Amino acid sequence: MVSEVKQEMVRPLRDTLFSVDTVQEDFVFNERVVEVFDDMLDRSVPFYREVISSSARLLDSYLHSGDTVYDLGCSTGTTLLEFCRLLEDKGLHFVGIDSSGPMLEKAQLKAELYRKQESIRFIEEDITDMHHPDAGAFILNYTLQFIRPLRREAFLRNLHSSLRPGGILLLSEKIISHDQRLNREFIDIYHQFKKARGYSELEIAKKREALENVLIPFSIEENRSMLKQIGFTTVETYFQWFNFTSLIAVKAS
Ligand SMILES: C[S@@+](CC[C@H](N)C(=O)[O-])C[C@H]1O[C@@H](n2cnc3c(N)ncnc32)[C@H](O)[C@@H]1O
Ligand SMILES: O=C(O)C(=O)C[C@]1(C(=O)O)C=C[C@@H](O)C=C1
Repeated sequence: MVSEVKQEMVRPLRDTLFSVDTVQEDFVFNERVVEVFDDMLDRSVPFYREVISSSARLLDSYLHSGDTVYDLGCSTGTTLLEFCRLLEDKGLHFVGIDSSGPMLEKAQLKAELYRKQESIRFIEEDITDMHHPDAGAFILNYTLQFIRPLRREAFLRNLHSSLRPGGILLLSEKIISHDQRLNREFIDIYHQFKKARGYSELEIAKKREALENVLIPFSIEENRSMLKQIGFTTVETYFQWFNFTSLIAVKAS
């Protein structure tokens, strides 16, 4: 396929999903979401690009040549493509896993467009059922929050046992605070952030409603103690902006 055609096929549409007066449904990763997804992430996740480049620094420091990095809930492959660029000479293998076929089709097209199709393997799979032993790193960006709370601990336990000694899990999530006032403030500041990026108050409110029973955030403490409980020796925050955070969890060597 000629690259102009590919370029056109991967160009994200502007995210106006919640601007029209349609019947409110729960948020799902369907084809309509895939079409606008890259624009949605760029405008809805604070410091999205910086989190990716900071994560690359940690991979650079903890991983060795021959290690495999699994991006769980890789969506359209943005993170792995950026890792490929930033960690080009490190000799790492990259695998993206997602249960959404349309997300992976777009990821594959993007990889072809940037000539990285030999460097990244995409697999359509449920990340809560998978088994990939001897991993160097698992990336779990804005995805654990969509897994039912009761299933999270067993899922993370499986990741811990699949990591090689000294391997790492990088976890980015939306979070809550159990201090009610701070929680309200953080959400309010986040909504101002979205407004400044072109979302209307109606769009913000409608998306919030659509995510209500679908995206269930934990606090930093809850995520940290779950990771410690299942055996990660070190858990540290490497990024936080109000109600968004990134944690690194290290498996003992
Ligand atoms: C918010 S998006 C992740 C964004 C992506 N990590 C990034 O940083 O660009 C969540 C993704 O997880 C996928 N997902 C949700 N539950 C899943 C599951 N059980 N197994 C595999 N993929 C899942 C969705 O299809 C979606 O692509
Ligand atoms: O727009 C919001 O309110 C968000 O929470 C953004 C958010 C996320 O944090 O996961 C929610 C859903 C989409 O998958 C992408 C980003």
